Amino acid sequence: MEESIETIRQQMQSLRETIENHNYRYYVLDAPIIPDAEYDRLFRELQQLEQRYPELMSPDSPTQRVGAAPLKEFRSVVHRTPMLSLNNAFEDKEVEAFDRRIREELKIDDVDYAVEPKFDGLAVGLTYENGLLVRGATRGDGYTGEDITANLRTIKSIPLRLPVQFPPALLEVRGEVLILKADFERLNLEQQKKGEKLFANSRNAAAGSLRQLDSSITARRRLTFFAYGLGVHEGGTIPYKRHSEELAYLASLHFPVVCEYKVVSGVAALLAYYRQMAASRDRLPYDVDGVVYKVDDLTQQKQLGFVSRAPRFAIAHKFPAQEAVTDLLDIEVQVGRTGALTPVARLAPVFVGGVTVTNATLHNEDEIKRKQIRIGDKVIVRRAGDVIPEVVGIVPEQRSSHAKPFSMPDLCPVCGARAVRLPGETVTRCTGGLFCPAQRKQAILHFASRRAMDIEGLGEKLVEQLVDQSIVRTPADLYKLGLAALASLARMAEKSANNVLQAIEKSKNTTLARFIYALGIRHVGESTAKTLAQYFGQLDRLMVADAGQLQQVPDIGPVVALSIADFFAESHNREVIEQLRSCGVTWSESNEMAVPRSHLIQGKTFVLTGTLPNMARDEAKDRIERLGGKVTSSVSSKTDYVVVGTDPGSKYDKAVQLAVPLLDEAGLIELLEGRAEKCESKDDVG
Ligand SMILES: NC(=O)c1ccc[n+]([C@@H]2O[C@H](COP(=O)([O-])OP(=O)(O)OC[C@H]3O[C@@H](n4cnc5c(N)ncnc54)[C@H](O)[C@@H]3O)[C@@H](O)[C@H]2O)c1
Ligand SMILES: [Zn+2]
Repeated sequence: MEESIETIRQQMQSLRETIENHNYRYYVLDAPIIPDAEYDRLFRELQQLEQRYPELMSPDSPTQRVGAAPLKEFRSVVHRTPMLSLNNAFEDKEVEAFDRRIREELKIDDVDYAVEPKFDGLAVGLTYENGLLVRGATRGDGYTGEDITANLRTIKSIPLRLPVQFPPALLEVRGEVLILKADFERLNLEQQKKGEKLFANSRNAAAGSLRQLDSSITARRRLTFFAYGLGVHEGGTIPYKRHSEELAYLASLHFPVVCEYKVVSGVAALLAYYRQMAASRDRLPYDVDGVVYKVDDLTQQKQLGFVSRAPRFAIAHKFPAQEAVTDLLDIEVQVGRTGALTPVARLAPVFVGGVTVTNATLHNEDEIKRKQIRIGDKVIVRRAGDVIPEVVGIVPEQRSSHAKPFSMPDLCPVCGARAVRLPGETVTRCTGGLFCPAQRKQAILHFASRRAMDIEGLGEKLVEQLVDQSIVRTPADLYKLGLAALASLARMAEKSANNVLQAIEKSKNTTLARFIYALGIRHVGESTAKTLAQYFGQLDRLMVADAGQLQQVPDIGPVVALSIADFFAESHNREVIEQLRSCGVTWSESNEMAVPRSHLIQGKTFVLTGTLPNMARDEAKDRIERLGGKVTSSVSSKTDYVVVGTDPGSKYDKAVQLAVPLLDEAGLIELLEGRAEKCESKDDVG
């Protein structure tokens, strides 16, 4: 017995230290490392132990205190009346108990409650003397806060002077400073661009922005303020007897007050408000982590009073946590309909956002690197609203020595084709587009679509059935379909099955551009397909072109070139194309082939004179040089072209004199894009 009490004492001590450490990170550094739900769990565990073993209670326990002491860097402000915290309810029955206690204490049957959203920001007190804002402070430890007057003055929705002729001698307004969801997203984007630390959530972003020693930083962050109460009111008549009237009074003084508050009575109404707010939570412009119920009558509030760190007349009913901690058991790679490889976290089951979650997205390789995630880590999982659960980060303190780094596979885990990540893209993709089972439905639908092979009647439902029953695996299988198979499978009328077969038959006669587009090569849309068809004239030439040769094609940059080369490098894709041809898919080809862009420009000398209508001189120079041309400043007999804009100088006269060919902007663009002339196909391409 003796020993077990000792173990419990140690357990409580260790809990207190852990909680204090999290308090420090949350309240002082504005940078927590665990989700609120995890913190709340630890806090409750300690509270329960303290209730069971009151003899082990300690007056310096975090359960007896509010927040954390103010930072020395700020001047401190002593609050005239303390700024307390709120007790929490997580379950309906805790709300029922709250209401019961209040009715018993007040000895009445019906209590009016003001109900309002619980903002996830930080509390501040604003002191007005004779109507003038003289001081603004954080909550701090509830008794002493930090003087952040200069910072609070930068928040535009906070009145600097009360808009009334006879303001009270002293008024202390309490409310929450927060950052709207949209502003939070923007702030984190900017932080990311600047390579600075990202904020874990909007509360920390608001707190971190407000508790700056340099108020010009605060001024640059878009902070918002909502008033929800009064601390002190001296002088003049006091025009309210209820909390809800207090809110109306604050609004009349031009303080922002939420419109979502109301007055209700009875537990059922409290819970109904809770459900209604929970349902609209994702649509609100600010983050809320619950709702607050407050006894509306101020005399009754006084009668109920306070315990250690929170009032008795109010309670916060918290929403289900949207973040929780769990174990990352493994990382699996899934292949989507478009061939994108997505790393997915396999998790130890965890209750978050109202459901049990066992899988969460890790987005892509870069995100895993940025968040330093390893297999075996303790991870923070977030599930907000209907959004797919995601892993937002790790708990670095809890990394085990067995944690394994992850790397993206080189091959598609579904079909074994090469998986590549194009320059400038974050997503790794399977290159086996025509063959990969994961991409089948998408590939076949695209193949049959109107602007591709134009197979009428081959819609989503039919493709779904054909693929699910393994009748069609690749587009080539479409041309092997028989009437019996089609009619039986879809329970289709023979007539419509016949129509589909006819449409398939008809599609055999196509154009090279349509066929290229139908292959569904990433980055090859209809117009690129046309350009490729025109340029190469024959499919075989396109299929063997390497990325360098592809870049000679007008409008084709390095990324698109790589994507095309990767696609045709995949032998499974080539096999399917072969099958399609042997099934009778044909188009007319041309022996002509366009001149590679560089052949028109490479080694040629250009002189620019005058102003071109659209292209800046630097741009023209740059584009010529990228294709191997030279731009010089004076015209001689060695000059190949003089590009003439408006108000040309003496270079123009010289060109005319030496009979150097002249180009206008349009002519230059034709050269640059390789459209200037056609010649017989050369063997060096292909
Ligand atoms: N993740 C961590 O490491 C960590 C550490 C410490 C605290 N926390 C979080 O902070 C909470 C405790 O913080 P707390 O003591 O500030 O309590 P709290 O935030 O749960 O409740 C009190 C506060 O609610 C705010 N509030 C919002 N809307 C209000 C309204 N309409 N009326 C009145 N007050 C309103 C006020 O700022 C008030 O001070 C914990 O539950 C936990 O979620 C997290
Ligand atoms: Zn694949």
